Amino acid sequence: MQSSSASSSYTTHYQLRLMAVKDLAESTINDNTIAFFSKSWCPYCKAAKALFKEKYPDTQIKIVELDETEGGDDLQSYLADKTGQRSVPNVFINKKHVGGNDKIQALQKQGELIKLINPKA
Ligand SMILES: N[C@@H](CCC(=O)N[C@@H](CS)C(=O)NCC(=O)O)C(=O)O
Repeated sequence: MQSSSASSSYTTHYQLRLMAVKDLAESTINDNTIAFFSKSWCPYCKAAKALFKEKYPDTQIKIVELDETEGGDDLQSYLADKTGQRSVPNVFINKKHVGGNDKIQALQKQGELIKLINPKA
């Protein structure tokens, strides 16, 4: 809570942390074909990981285990604000937010997942 109405020109540790979280999330999304935000114990994450491994073994994927990453809770909150989705897995393909395991499995069944992974095919 600020004690005066004038806004401070100082950048707080809290603001710096949020900036770092945003940078990490956005660079993960922008620099990888599949950006897969996960938790190591999550069964839905395991199911979606298995699908990508089985069906798209040659597609580059970056998996971030939020429960094993410093600031993982903040990352999860950032993703929730950005996408409206708080649950994991939270998957982006070619920078586009796709969703969780249910969505990934459904897109695969419909033959639509390949189009997101390889739009030129
Ligand atoms: N319908 C979702 C279910 C995902 C889900 O329930 N994930 C759990 C972990 S297994 C979750 O995110 N819980 C909240 C949390 O861990 O913060 C999907 O298909 O991805």
